Amino acid sequence: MDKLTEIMAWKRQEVAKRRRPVRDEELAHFNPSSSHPSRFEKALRRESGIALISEIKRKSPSAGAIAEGRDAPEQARLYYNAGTDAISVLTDEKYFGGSIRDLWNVNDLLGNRSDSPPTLRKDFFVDRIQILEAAEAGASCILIIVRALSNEEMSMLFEAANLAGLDSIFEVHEESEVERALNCGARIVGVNNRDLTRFVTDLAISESIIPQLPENCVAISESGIHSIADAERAFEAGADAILVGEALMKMEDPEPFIQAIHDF
Ligand SMILES: O=P(O)(O)OC[C@@H](O)[C@@H](O)c1c[nH]c2ccccc12
Repeated sequence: MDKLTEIMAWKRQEVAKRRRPVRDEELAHFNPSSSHPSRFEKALRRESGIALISEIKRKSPSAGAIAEGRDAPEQARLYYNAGTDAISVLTDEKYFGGSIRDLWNVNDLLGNRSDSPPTLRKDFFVDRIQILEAAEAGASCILIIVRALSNEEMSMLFEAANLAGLDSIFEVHEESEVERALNCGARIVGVNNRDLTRFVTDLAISESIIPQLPENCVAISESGIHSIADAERAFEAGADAILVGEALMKMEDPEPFIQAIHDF
């Protein structure tokens, strides 16, 4: 069994324990204005240069230990002070060492001000309950991993996120997945440079897929960005934003990197 299949099987079991029918009103409660685009999409649409989503990630199946024991709000404070556009918080416990508590704590620190960076709940979504939890914890965006879900599941998750006023990043790795994402109504597409089944990372994936995305779609290049030169490559490929985890977690001070990206 490949790693993504293993993680999804585990996630379905884990979520099954707290699964319950989630009513539309429970989700809509978080979306009094039904405004679009939401905070997250807005943060990624910079007038010039490229936007940065900085990720809080303690470990991963591909990298092993990255920064175990790191305090999530402490890390968020570093990102915020350095001027990141958005923050991704990994909430999967078993494989990534995160938790939904991290997301609560990070959003408590950031407050819900219009000038603070919005947050993404980074997890393997399979059920509406996870979207309700994301909204409760203050997130502005969720993740829909196209290759791990059926079209019906993607639609179910997207509809629930829309009800709650949350944006959805549709994550793709192959061309055939782009069409499925767009057919579902994707406005934000994250191109994962890492193959989650084999853990091979290649920025050429962004270079081949991003130019194929429609103009009105927000394009994110995700994973394997370790240097300013890598970020420049994603920018040249047409990315509106990049998502960086490991490299930022390993920097003692991420500010010079974050500022250099904003100088593009
Ligand atoms: O640490 P990196 O190589 O900068 O990657 C960040 C992010 O793209 C990666 O964590 C990620 C992309 N898609 C995911 C889906 C689930 C878990 C994690 C991910």
